Amino acid sequence: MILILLLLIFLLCLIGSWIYLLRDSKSYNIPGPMPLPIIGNGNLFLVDSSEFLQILSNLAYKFGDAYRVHILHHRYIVLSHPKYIEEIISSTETITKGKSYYFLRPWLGDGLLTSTGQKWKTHRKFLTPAFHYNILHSFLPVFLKNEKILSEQLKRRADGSLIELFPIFALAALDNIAESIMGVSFEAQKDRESKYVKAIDDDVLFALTPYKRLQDKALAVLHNHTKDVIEMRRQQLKNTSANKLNQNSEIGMKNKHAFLDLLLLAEVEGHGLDIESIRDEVETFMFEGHDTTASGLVYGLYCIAKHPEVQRKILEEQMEILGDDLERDPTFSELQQMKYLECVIKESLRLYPSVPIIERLITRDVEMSGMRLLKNSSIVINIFHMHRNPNVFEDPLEFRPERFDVSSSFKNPFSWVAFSAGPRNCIGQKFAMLELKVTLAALVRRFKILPGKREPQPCGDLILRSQNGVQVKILPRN
Ligand code: HEM
Repeated sequence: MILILLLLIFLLCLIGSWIYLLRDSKSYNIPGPMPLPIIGNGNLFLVDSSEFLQILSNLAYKFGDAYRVHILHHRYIVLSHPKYIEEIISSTETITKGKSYYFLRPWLGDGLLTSTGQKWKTHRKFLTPAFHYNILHSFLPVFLKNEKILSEQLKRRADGSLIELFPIFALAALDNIAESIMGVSFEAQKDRESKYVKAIDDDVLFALTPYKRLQDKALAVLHNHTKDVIEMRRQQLKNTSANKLNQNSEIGMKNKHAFLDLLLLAEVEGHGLDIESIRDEVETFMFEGHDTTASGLVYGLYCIAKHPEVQRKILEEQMEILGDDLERDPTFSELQQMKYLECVIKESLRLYPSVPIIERLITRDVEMSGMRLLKNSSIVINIFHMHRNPNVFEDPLEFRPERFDVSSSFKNPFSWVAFSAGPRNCIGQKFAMLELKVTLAALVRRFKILPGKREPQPCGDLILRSQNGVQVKILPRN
């Protein structure tokens, strides 16, 4: 009897859930697959995470550049055309960050990436000057130093054998960001066994998985390290006036313009930032500025390896700008002149955007870009698919840096959104572009970059990686 009753209740739940989902999916003017009771379209995503991007693309081929899916009872609208994303991405009124960002909170707290509302507005306004051209200048020596360590390591492997890029470039990017943001040198490229490097590189990514204990351990290492650095610097700033800071002090703080100094010396609305807010911002910039640039560097080098004519043009531009002495470091203004290299980086970020998807949450019922969007719907902007969408780019799978040439017809700023767009775009994009230029230009000047054996299979949700690695071969140029 009880069994029959339970069965009946279960059946009623199934029917109730199905009616809800069918009604909900019809309340939009957006197509999508038919949801199943309880799970919605969750069955479509019961795959290895490496297949996630492919599944999103397959759905776009079937349902178009704006489609709807339900995961359990939650609705997602997935967009991959500028005509849909422009209005949404430009608004701060009716949208906020999506639910997936909550998973980052244990690590990043309420930093710029995850915060919303007034807190985000105040911090964004206050942090923007830290990435002004004048400040970027002061990061150049850091990038040049770390590029030389990277080149030295690659030189030992410049014999035409296969090189797996992600592990090597992740450390170079970590050294760059740590020294620029915190003003401390990690020397991760030289000490890859350090506790911090291991925590940031492997374990903390479990933040998105159920390996809670491992995650807690990694977060404790990261948070303690960040706290120690902040405390050391706070004491130092207390004892010294900012303009007298010794650039080579005994605690290894080298860069007086380090982002951390700005936070410590700040007065936000008349009050200094509390230690938690400072830590959240430092962790946020460490996270956003590390894996993203590593992915950009890796795929950038891969594209250069695969297209010898592009590599030749980069080298020609280097010779034009630097003259005969290709061994010397470029100046800041010479880096700004490397326009062809910039087009190559943009084209590589088009095909391989470091951040493949971003998410927003609709905060009230609205009509936007011709779509009826209900409160609490998640909007997924599928950057990866949009950048490869034939409705947006001609011959989208061809690598053509010239698309970004000033003289080209490419005009819609919302079709290339590797750094996102609108008020919540990437605050570090000039920083990233400088780092990518310094590193890739130096590698092309020093080495012939040749393709590896296999095509990478891009995958990832937060940051673009490759399921089967990304490999190149290198030979000395001379
Ligand atoms: C190739 C390198 C990079 C790419 C492709 C990239 C891309 C992006 C994208 C797409 C977003 C929007 C994220 C979202 O809305 O969910 C973003 C936001 C952000 N990025 Fe980057 N990024 C890069 C490098 C950097 C660097 C080097 C830094 C710091 C030095 C940085 C700091 C940030 C921060 C703090 C945000 C949040 C901004 C806000 O919400 O106001 N990024 N980035």
